[in-house]
Amino acid sequence: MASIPEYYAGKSVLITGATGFMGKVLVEKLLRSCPEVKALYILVRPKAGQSMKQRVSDMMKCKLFDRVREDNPDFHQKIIPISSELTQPGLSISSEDVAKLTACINIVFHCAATIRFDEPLKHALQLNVIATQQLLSLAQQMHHLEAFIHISTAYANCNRKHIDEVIYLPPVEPKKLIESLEWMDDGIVRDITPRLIGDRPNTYTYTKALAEYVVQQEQDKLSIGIIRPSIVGASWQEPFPGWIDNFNGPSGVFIAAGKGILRTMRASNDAVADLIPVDVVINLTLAAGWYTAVHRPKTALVYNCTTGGINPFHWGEIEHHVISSFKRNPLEQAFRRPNANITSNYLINQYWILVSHKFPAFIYDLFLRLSGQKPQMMRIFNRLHKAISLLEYFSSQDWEWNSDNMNMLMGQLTPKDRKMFNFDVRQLNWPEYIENYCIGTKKYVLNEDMSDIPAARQHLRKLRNIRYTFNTLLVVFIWRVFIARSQMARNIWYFVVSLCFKFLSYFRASSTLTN
Ligand SMILES: CCCCC/C=C\C/C=C\CCCCCCCC(=O)SCCNC(=O)CCNC(=O)[C@H](O)C(C)(C)COP(=O)(O)OP(=O)(O)OC[C@H]1O[C@@H](n2cnc3c(N)ncnc32)[C@H](O)[C@@H]1OP(=O)(O)O
Ligand SMILES: NC(=O)C1=CN([C@@H]2O[C@H](COP(=O)(O)OP(=O)(O)OC[C@H]3O[C@@H](n4cnc5c(N)ncnc54)[C@H](OP(=O)(O)O)[C@@H]3O)[C@@H](O)[C@H]2O)C=CC1
Repeated sequence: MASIPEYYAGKSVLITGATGFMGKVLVEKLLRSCPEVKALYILVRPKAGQSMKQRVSDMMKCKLFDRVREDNPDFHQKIIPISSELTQPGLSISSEDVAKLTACINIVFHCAATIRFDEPLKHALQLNVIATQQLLSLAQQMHHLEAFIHISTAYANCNRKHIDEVIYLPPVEPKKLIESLEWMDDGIVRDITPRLIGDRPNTYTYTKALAEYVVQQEQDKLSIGIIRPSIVGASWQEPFPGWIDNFNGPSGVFIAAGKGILRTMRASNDAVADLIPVDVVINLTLAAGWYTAVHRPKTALVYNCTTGGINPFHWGEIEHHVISSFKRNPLEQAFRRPNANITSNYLINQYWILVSHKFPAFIYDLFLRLSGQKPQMMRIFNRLHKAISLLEYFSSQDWEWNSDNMNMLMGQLTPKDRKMFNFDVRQLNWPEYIENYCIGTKKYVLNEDMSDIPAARQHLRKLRNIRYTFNTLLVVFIWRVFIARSQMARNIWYFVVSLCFKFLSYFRASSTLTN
């Protein structure tokens, strides 16, 4: 049987979402580990005033591609951008491009989606479900298609506690929902969204569940694999440890904690933090593509791509390692020293929000106003609170995922492929991973230089001294107020002072005797 690189040799691959976090890692890994791949067709839209070509050219300059660039400076020749806006009819792919794709594509990886938790239902449905449906129709026209791999999420069925590698019946028949929402205006859809999503926390998990069902409907016509990653984090090993390029999921939380902004968050210390490194997800995805094409399973195979059941790590442990890592490798210009606490208690969290978020923000904004600058800290905290309120659902409970198919797939690989496309998370050393993750946020998300670490440490020392001074002044101030108002406080104060004096006299006398 062909190894994974042998299978991909000479193949034409279609990738959606290639400009996104996971898509980029997929493109890089394919080019690096399967250098004989024929071509990667990527569906890209123009965005933010940039043409499709400019976006792809910028993407290829990204540091992520350094290793590929070293191996093959002409790697860009294998990337063929196709203009496509997935929310438009026919994915807005030109008829010439459709003809090109249907004639040559051998395998499709569908990564594109909106992953925003606050996405209006209509838009989430349009992109995550209707676009998936349209891509499946296109796939059916492809003359040489061997596998269709759909990237879902382990949280598509987060309304269940135990999640098997099966596709559960959707909460509603997607076709009916699409038809009904078509005639409703945005206001009505917004009003009925909570009723529709029911016991799911957001439109993202809801539409991803519908998309799985839509994909499964085509299993008689296509060979399908569905990958369900949990919380995708920075890379573990490839192309280098700690690569990350966005604020999604835990990355934004880590950065906010590293900057000393986030000091409290609702999360359960003992709940499993089901983080999965992006390179693990991509290795599994490529292996699943190979397996689907070679074995052509009769029904869609689902791969839960998670760590909790195999090598569990908990939010309490994450908190500890994130904070100690940012103390060793501080971020530049921290607002306060990194020191965050997670709690599952609502009231305790509210208390710390008041004391550790709102109060310092108020003081800082006051200082900015008094010095003629624009206040900004309250605004930052309001945005932070909105973001973490959307994440708390995932950090306050845990789930159990069955990962039999992931284990089965590992067993099918040759020892060489198992090493080259490593998704064995038993080998993951969490403290080391978290350290590299935090350094990755500093280097690749915030573009901070590692050579500035001594200055950042000096800044943290300055912040610590400010805190000591502030606390001392506060205690003295409170005490002075008490002393002025209460005879009892004065008596205690004299008692403590005389005790200290006696202790000092005794100490001096005994040291004179011993000399
Ligand atoms: C130290 C203590 C650690 C303890 C850890 C405890 C808990 C861990 C926390 C989280 C774990 C749960 C993760 C669950 C993931 C489930 C897995 C999935 O299936 S899908 C992928 C996850 N999807 C997301 O994470 C998307 C979530 N984001 C959103 O929905 C939106 O971005 C938003 C949070 C609602 C914010 O929307 P808004 O319109 O206000 O802003 P923008 O998105 O336009 O962004 C503006 C600006 O802000 C930056 N940004 C975005 N998010 C964050 C953030 N969390 N922190 C800081 N900054 C953030 C963004 O990049 C933009 O920047 P710029 O203007 O420069 O481009
Ligand atoms: N990140 C995570 O923690 C997890 C992600 N997943 C799944 O993995 C997949 C990839 O996620 P991730 O890489 O993190 O997401 P990103 O948001 O980083 O990337 C999304 C991609 O989809 C593309 N896209 C979005 N809208 C359109 C559109 N209208 N037309 C064309 N392309 C569009 C984006 O293109 P553009 O650059 O033009 O915006 C981008 O390339 C998704 O299916 C997601 O559900 C699953 C579990 C966890």
